[in-house]
Amino acid sequence: MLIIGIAGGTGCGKTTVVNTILKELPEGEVGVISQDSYYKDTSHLSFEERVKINFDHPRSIDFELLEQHLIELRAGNSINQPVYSFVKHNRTGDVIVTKPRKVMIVEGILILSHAEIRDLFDIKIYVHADSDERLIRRLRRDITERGRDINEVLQRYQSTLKPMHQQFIEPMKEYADIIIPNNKYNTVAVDIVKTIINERL
Ligand SMILES: Nc1ncnc2c1ncn2[C@@H]1O[C@H](COP(=O)(O)OP(=O)(O)O)[C@@H](O)[C@H]1O
Ligand SMILES: Nc1ccn([C@@H]2O[C@H](COP(=O)(O)O)[C@@H](O)[C@H]2O)c(=O)n1
Repeated sequence: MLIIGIAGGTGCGKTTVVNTILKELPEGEVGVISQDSYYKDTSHLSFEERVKINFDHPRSIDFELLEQHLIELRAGNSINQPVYSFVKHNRTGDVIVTKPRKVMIVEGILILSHAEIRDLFDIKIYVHADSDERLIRRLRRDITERGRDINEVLQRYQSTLKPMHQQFIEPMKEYADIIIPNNKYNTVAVDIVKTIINERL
């Protein structure tokens, strides 16, 4: 199994890169794990308390479960990937049964910040887009897809997202084998990653 980690700040285009890669590869050969599925269960908190969580700090992620799931997949076993709701700020209680594939892609803002998980990746990719570009994309996406308004996105950006990005995400570029510049759609870089995956398949 080839495990590829794709990191980068919110809105840099990780999900879009992953979907572009998947589109042209044989169905069933590549599996995807999203770090977002591993936000900690916060059912013990009220909605008002959950809204206040710093979702850009590593402690908001259940890295133990993510690591355990990657080890299971590598051993050839299926896992139950939790489903997360950005509207409820919590896990939904549903799971996606995720089977081991020849190539597994793990994507998320903080996946390179955890040493044990980082060591599980055969290839580490960092997707870069400038912070103003990422903020514009995030505003559009969170308002249309994640049930947010402009004040929520800007308030979160200033209070937690930007400082956490500078502290925990941007420095992880150091560990990347490949950095994809993604201020514009970067078809060349995505094609290179697809070629690497195709070779393995
Ligand atoms: N290269 C790009 N140029 C313009 N918009 C992009 C680009 N890549 C992604 N987007 C858009 O930006 C938003 C955030 O992208 P997404 O892939 O969800 O980022 P991430 O998963 O890194 O948070 C989406 O609405 C997506 O369509
Ligand atoms: N309940 C939540 C959980 C997370 N976020 C934000 O999601 C971002 C990470 O996801 P991407 O798809 O953008 O990589 C992260 O920056 C969190 O702030 C949220 O808004 N609400």
